[in-house]
Amino acid sequence: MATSAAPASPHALFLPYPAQGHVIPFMELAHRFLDRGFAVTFVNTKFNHRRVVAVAGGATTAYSSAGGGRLRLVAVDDGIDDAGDHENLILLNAAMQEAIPPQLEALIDGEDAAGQGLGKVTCMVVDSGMSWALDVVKRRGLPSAALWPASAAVLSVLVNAKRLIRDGVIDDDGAPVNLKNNSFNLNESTTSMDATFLAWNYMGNRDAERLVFHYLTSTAQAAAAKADFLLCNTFSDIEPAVFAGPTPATILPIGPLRTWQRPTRHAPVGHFWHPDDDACMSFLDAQPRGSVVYVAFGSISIMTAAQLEELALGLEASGRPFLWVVRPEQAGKLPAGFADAIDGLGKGKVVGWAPQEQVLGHPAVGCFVTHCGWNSTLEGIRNGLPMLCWPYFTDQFTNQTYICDIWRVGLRVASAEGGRLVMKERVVELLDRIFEDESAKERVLRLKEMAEKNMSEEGQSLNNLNVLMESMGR
Ligand SMILES: O=c1ccn([C@@H]2O[C@H](COP(=O)(O)OP(=O)(O)O[C@H]3O[C@H](CO)[C@@H](O)[C@H](O)[C@H]3O)[C@@H](O)[C@H]2O)c(=O)[nH]1
Repeated sequence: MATSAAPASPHALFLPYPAQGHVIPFMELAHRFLDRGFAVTFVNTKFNHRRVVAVAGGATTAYSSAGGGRLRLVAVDDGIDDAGDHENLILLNAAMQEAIPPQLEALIDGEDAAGQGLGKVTCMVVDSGMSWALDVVKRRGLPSAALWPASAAVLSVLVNAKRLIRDGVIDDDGAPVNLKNNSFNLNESTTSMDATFLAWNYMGNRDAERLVFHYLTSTAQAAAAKADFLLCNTFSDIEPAVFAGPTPATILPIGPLRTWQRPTRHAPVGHFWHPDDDACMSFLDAQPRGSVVYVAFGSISIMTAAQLEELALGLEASGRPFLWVVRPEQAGKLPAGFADAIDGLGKGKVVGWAPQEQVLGHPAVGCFVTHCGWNSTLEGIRNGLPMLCWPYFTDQFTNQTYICDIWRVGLRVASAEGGRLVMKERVVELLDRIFEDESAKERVLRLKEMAEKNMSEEGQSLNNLNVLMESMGR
């Protein structure tokens, strides 16, 4: 008598760009798939895999969810020697395109996953910035999605860059040549966009800007052409210029993806540094409601010792309690003895890495000083916090425009006259202004409600996520 085998679970392979601001939202999306019963193979470069596994407590297979999904963390070689610079993105982009596709083929075709009870890979979610990997899945006829983890506005600019060149807005290398009132239109029917939406132009170095322009536009355009779904971690209400126009983009908004809060606590999977939970939470528990300034500049921003010193003095002089993330490699630039002295007074806390989403959700936090990475921007909104913006590069300047001029839920730290060195007096003044700005607070709470609605049962983003997962196998 023939026995019918149980249908194998769908198995998604996730490939994020090797940067913290990409791995975190990819891991969150992976958890959505796991909750729905998918098996997930999550691919990091060896350099990042080692860090992620160390923070996750050493496990490479983990996770139990209501849906019974299983997560497997695997590493691929990024094409750079072990001793080389794995954080030089220009080198990395070139090396990865050569080195990674054959390793993906082996992961898809090999028996390793089957041996671990995960079954063959049945679909793939790749970073839009690594869309060259889509050829591997296309050759096998598997469904695929590309995820862009920043704003839909920047993605639509990248996808339509050829039109901007044709219309003489930018030159062949992305440099602006014809902006009207420092703004431009994607086409005749769209709302005008501020120059900061040409995000690649904020690197501080024309050669790097040219390289980033070509990399981002070519990968985004290939993602739009090759993937079955072009996903964006956003929601349509905050980006009406992209989604409400007469020709809405084919971008599928599936956000805001949460980056931390889970029903059960377990070691964070996907973080490159270990969050200092106890220090952060016990400090926040001891502070009055809405009083704390949370300061964090993401995973890449670099500040000079002079900037850190003025910020340190400004935070201290503000008299407000503060929780400040200074990544370990930056900590040596703080004024000598500052962290210990402030800790001793009980007014401030400096940590190497925080459980950011939990921190932002704590009732003691009243304001977020941010570099405006897209994940941080969404996390600030989702937790209803007014923001002080201190961008470092690329789309962080776009997001600052969204925060300060379009949504009007924050203030710029650097003055319009320019100059990166912000003096302590300005830090104090801006903190006073943002804490007193009730209308900014009301506006950000309205955005928070919209974010929640989008991820609720009847929400557009959640609905899009469900359509995506159904099309990919469940
Ligand atoms: O102490 C910390 C600090 C940060 N985070 C998390 O780290 C992520 C940081 O992401 P993001 O705010 O986007 O900043 P970057 O790490 O700088 O992200 C890169 O990727 C983003 C998405 O493409 C871009 O918008 C940024 O410009 C780019 O620098 C967020 O989820 C934070 O919650 C923590 O968990 N703990």
